[in-house]
Amino acid sequence: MDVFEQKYEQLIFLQDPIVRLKAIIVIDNSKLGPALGGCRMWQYESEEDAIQDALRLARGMTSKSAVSGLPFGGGKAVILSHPGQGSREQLFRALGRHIESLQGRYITGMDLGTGVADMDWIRQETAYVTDTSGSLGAEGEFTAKMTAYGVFLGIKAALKRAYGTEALQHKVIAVQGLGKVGYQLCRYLHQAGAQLVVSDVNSERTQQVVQDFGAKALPPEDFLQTTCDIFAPCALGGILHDDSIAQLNCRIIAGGANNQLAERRHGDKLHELGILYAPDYVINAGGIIVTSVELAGGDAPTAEQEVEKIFDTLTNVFTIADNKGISPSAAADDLTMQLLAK
Ligand SMILES: NC(=O)c1ccc[n+]([C@@H]2O[C@H](COP(=O)([O-])OP(=O)(O)OC[C@H]3O[C@@H](n4cnc5c(N)ncnc54)[C@H](O)[C@@H]3O)[C@@H](O)[C@H]2O)c1
Repeated sequence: MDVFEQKYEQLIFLQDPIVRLKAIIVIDNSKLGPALGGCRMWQYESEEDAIQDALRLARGMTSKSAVSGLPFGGGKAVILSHPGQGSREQLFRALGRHIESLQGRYITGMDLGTGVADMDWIRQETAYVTDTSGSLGAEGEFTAKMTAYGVFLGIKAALKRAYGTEALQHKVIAVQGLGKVGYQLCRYLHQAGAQLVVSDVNSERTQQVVQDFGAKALPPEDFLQTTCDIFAPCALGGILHDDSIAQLNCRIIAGGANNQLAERRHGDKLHELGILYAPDYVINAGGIIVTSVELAGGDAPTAEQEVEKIFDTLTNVFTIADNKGISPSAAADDLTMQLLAK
C-alpha cells in the first residue's frame, strides 16, 4: 500500500507496548477547524485495512463538517488492539495521552466498538474528547435520534424536489436496518403518515418495528428490489454498486448509513437512472451537529434547531446539481471542495 496515495494532513501510528495499544489517528483536513471524528475499535483483517478505513472515515468527517457549515475538520482514530488483551482503562488512557500531545488538532468521541466509559478514561488525560458521561452525545440515544431526525428532514427535502411536495402521507418508505438510527427514523416517518416497509437481519428488531409502527417486514435478501418511493439505507455502507443499483425500484434514496456509494461514479449512475440520491454525508450529519453543539456548550434544544438546517443544506445541494446539470453526489463533493478551498 502506498500511504501517500491519498491526500491527507497527517497519518499517525501509535503504540504503547506496555498497555498493548496499537492505533492510528488520521487528521484528514483541519482547514476549517480541529479535526473531529470518533474512535473506532475493530478487529481488522490487516493493518492495511485499518489504515484504509481510518483514511476513508476521516475524509467522510471532513466532508460532513464542511457541508454542514461546522467549524471543524475531519479526523478519525482507529484502535487495532483486541478487547480483553489487557486493561481497557489503561488502553484508553494511553490513547488519551497521545491525543493530548496533538494539542487540540484532533478531537475524539465514540464510534463502533467504543463507549462512554472509554471516553471518560480518555478524559482523564485530555480535554479533547466528546461523548463523556453527562454530555449531550452520551445522553441516552440522543445522537442517533438527531441523526434520524436529520434524515427525516432530508427525506422531506428530497420529496419536495422529486414530487413538489414534502407530504409523507401514502408514501412508501423502505427502511433497511432497524438499529439506533433506523428505529428512530421509522418513528418519525410513522408519525408523519408514511407507509413503512422494513428489513433487518435481526428479526427481533424487525418485529419491534412491525409492532410499534405497523410496518410491513420483508426478508433482507430481496429488500433492494422493493417497490417504494424512497429507499432509506440505515445499515451498512458500500451498498450502492453496479449490481444493487440494477435491482432498485425507487424514486429516491435517502438514508442514514455512512459511505453508501461503493464508488463516486455510482452517484452519477443513480442520476442517469433518474433516481434522486441524497448524499449520505449531507443527510446524516445530525450526529456531528450534536457534537459540535456539545463542544460549544449548547443544549439539546439548540442541537435540534441546528439539525433542522439539514433540510436547507440538502435543498441547496439539489439546486447546485440542477444548475450545473450534475448529480447531487457530485454537487455535494464540489461544494465541499469549494468550502475547503476558501
Ligand atoms: N448512530 C449515529 O448517530 C450515526 C450517525 C451517522 C451515521 N450513522 C450510520 O448509520 C448506520 C446505522 O447506524 P446505527 O447507529 O443505527 O447502527 P446499529 O448498529 O444500531 O444498527 C444497524 C442495524 O443494521 C442491521 N443490519 C446489518 N446488516 C443488515 C442487512 N444486510 N440488512 C438489513 N439490516 C442489516 C443490524 O442488524 C442493526 O440492527 C451506520 O452506517 C452508521 O455508520 C450512524
